[in-house]
Amino acid sequence: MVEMRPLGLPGVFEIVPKKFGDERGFFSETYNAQALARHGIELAFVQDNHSLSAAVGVLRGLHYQLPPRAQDKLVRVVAGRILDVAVDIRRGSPTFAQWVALEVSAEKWNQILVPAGYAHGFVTLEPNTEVVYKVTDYYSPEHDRSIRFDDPEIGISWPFAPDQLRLSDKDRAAPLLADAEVFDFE
Ligand SMILES: Cc1cn([C@H]2C[C@H](O)[C@@H](COP(=O)(O)OP(=O)(O)O[C@H]3O[C@@H](C)C(=O)[C@@H](O)[C@H]3O)O2)c(=O)[nH]c1=O
Repeated sequence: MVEMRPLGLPGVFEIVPKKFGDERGFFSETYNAQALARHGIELAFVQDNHSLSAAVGVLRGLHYQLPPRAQDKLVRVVAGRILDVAVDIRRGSPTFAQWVALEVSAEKWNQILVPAGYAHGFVTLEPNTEVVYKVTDYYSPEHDRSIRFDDPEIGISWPFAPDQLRLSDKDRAAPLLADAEVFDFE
């Protein structure tokens, strides 16, 4: 059993799996292909990723893999809290360069589905935040791309001032959307 909520850009959803609490703790199906198929979402996940960000304000993104190694991502948080962002980077899409953000947390036990064709990023809102996500293609460094988190064409409202953010060198050096190789809208 899952609850699905569209987030305002095509194919981007909040998903909330049912959580059964009892005196021992809880039980939850965090992924069920049949339950998603009932909502019209059929994806073949092949890799699970897990990252720990120690500090508040760690920003990872905006990332994507180009076709033919594009990835749909199903993202959840097992400890702490993030603001997760998806940006439509399908050139020719009516919502090209638009973004949506969702707070995803261990407490809310929610997930965000970020489809292929979107750039993805998040910033941590609590220390020791652990993000776990499923992807539909394998990591491919040759297809891996970043776009600047603060590209004014996209205009994401991150909840921190730039000097409070911690980014990898790769993400600091990322190109603007206008200079990036992106997806074609089909
Ligand atoms: C993403 C990835 C990285 N790695 C390696 C490469 C590198 O040495 C190390 C850290 O990689 P990165 O700096 O790219 O990790 P990170 O910045 O956490 O990258 C991730 O960010 C979020 C926002 C996403 O959407 C993911 O798809 C992914 O791009 O892990 C893998 O082995 N497999 C993978 O799937």
